[in-house]
Amino acid sequence: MASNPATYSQTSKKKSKRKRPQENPELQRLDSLKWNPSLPDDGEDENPFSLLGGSNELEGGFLCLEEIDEAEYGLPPKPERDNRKQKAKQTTTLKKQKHGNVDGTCNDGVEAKVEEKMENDESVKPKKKKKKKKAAKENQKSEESAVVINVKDDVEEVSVDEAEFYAWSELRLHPLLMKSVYRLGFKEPTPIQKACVPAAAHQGKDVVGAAETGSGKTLAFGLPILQRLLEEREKAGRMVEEKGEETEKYAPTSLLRALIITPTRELALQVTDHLKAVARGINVRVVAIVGGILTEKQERLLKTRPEIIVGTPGRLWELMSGGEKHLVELHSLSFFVLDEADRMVQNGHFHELQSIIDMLPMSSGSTDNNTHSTQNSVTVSSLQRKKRQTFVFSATIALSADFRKKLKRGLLKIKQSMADGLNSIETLSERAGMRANAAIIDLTNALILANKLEESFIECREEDKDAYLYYILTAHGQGRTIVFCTSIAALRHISSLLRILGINVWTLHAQMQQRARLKAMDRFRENEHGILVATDVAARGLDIPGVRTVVHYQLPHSADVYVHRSGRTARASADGCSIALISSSDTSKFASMCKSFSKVSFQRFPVENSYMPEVLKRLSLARQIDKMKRNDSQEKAKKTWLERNAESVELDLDNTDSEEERVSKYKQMKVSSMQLRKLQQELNSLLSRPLQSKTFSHRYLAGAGISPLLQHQFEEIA
Ligand SMILES: Nc1ncnc2c1ncn2[C@@H]1O[C@H](COP(=O)(O)OP(=O)(O)OP(=O)(O)O)[C@@H](O)[C@H]1O
Repeated sequence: MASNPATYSQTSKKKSKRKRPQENPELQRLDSLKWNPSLPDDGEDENPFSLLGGSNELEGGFLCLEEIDEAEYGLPPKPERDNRKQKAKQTTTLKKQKHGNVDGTCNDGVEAKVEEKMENDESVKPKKKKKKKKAAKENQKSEESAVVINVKDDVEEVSVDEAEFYAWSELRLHPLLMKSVYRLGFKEPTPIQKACVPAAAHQGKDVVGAAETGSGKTLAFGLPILQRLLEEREKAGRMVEEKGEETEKYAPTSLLRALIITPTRELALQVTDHLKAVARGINVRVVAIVGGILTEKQERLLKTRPEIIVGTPGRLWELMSGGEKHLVELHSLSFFVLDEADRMVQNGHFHELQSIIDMLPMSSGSTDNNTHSTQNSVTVSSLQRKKRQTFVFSATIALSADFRKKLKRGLLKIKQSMADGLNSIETLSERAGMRANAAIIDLTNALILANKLEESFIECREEDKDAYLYYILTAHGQGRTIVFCTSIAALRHISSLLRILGINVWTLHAQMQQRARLKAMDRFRENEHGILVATDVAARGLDIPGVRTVVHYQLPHSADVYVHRSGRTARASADGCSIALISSSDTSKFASMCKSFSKVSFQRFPVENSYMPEVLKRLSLARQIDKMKRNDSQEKAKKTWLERNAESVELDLDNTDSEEERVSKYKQMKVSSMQLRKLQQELNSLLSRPLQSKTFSHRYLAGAGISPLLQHQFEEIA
């Protein structure tokens, strides 16, 4: 049953040529187990990932970025490299305001004070230093007053060394955004942020962005949004000074400026939190509008007229179609963002998204129409009338080569007579108003998965999956773990077994009440060795630090879901490991997935066989207990159902059992409850001892060629 530790190396795919399964020993083996002839052999077109471009494709990566023309945005010149050393010793002291508004909106203030410390400048006298500090403080103040920023007094201090953040200077973010970056401690922009900020914030382009999971895509679209809002305010401040006109005319603060749509509620809440964290001190309100939360509460939040709304299509459309004022005044919308865009077009269940997109002013960018299309009386300034930007992001964006070409050649036009239905990312983007010169930033590599993700699999019988799962969680379960199931029934089955086995797990699936969903997420976040058993509702976007292991208890239906699930670990350059439990019925699906990723190596998870007899013993007891408990609760449910129904039709339930039958039933109950107690005692006694192996050998593992992460994890088990 158990497999020996082994490494299966697959020769890496050279450039864009994928290895055929017959050239690959591991795939060949899987194929021979159950190869499905109907699967495309090497069919690039039918392969779910064949369209993902990656770094090997001509139009992928930074190559696809077009030249940046910043003249029209009146941006400051790039920082000179010569100043680098001098800047290297600049220290910024941030004064952070204590946060947390009751309504969850963000309007806190941040004041920054710059202290300049010149390198090796010991001769600088304290008095001089003080003067400099004062001057810097004054500069800062005047800069902030121009931007019309609320500065509050209730602040705490945090010191940062600006030199450590030098890599950001090229992006020329607004000083207030830089302060947020310092506060968050992000030393350098991630590649997707580096690529998107110039195109989106400085060139004003639409962006189609693809990058690995956990690579910082949220800020890749979030920073350009905040940058533009700040620039507009700054400009408005200048206009006020020059012409004495009202700020509101140039940078109104109470209109909807950015609408960000995500496929799941949890993701919407997370994106909101992330943007709020950056928007602290900028006086930009970010609000989440999602299902499962009282509509009245969300209507109250909308009354605060947030500039940025992050939401799920269902609730957004519910409020929009009900005429919610802040949501239908879309003439001022400057950003429309689809996060996890490829999910939006799957299964065709995002009708609401289609309706929302249809509400967007058709002539995105044709300014005249926009002002007349709503009843809003506020004059839309020239600043706002800049074209609406559309951002479409995902780690697995299945862009067709044709769509890319169209975008590149500028052939993309908004089609008025488009066929109904948003069944492709192309249609979706076009319909949302994506413009012809959009920047396509595809940083997905040939492997698609995060660099530091260690992937492995355990081949086993379907009925042994529980045993391997228990083994992984008990012997290997350091850090947080997410166990993914495809069905809710499987989720219920394993969570019940694991609880009986004394493992505390939280569950997350779409049939749970929203409150319970959020609670489960909170509890999981709080526990550094927490275990979450989830369906694919948790597969996309969730960013929980310290998730070290992802287990695919059941394989997902498609390769992209596998990528997103696995992407809950190894985020933001951290280590992580993904383990797929593969039964014979999974092999053809697994083989086709492996084929989708041109993998350098795919290894067996090193199972130590000597643990398994003990694992099976515990599991057998747990299964018996589970079965008895289920029978018992089914019995009770049946009884209460009968009683309830009898009561509703005012019937007295006669106890028709004879005396003999009643005695026998009572005896049965007593026996089974004694059995249950005995099984429980037996299990408890086993559980009171740690799972042990007597035959563990370091030498054996070291020779198996497993990766350092797995080696380390296995040593921990020992
Ligand atoms: N420049 C940065 N430096 C370090 N960490 C960053 C940086 N930008 C974002 N992060 C952090 O990286 C993590 C992942 O970011 P994010 O959730 O935006 O990834 P993502 O690419 O959207 O992932 P997914 O595809 O799974 O949705 C977050 O915890 C975020 O705070």
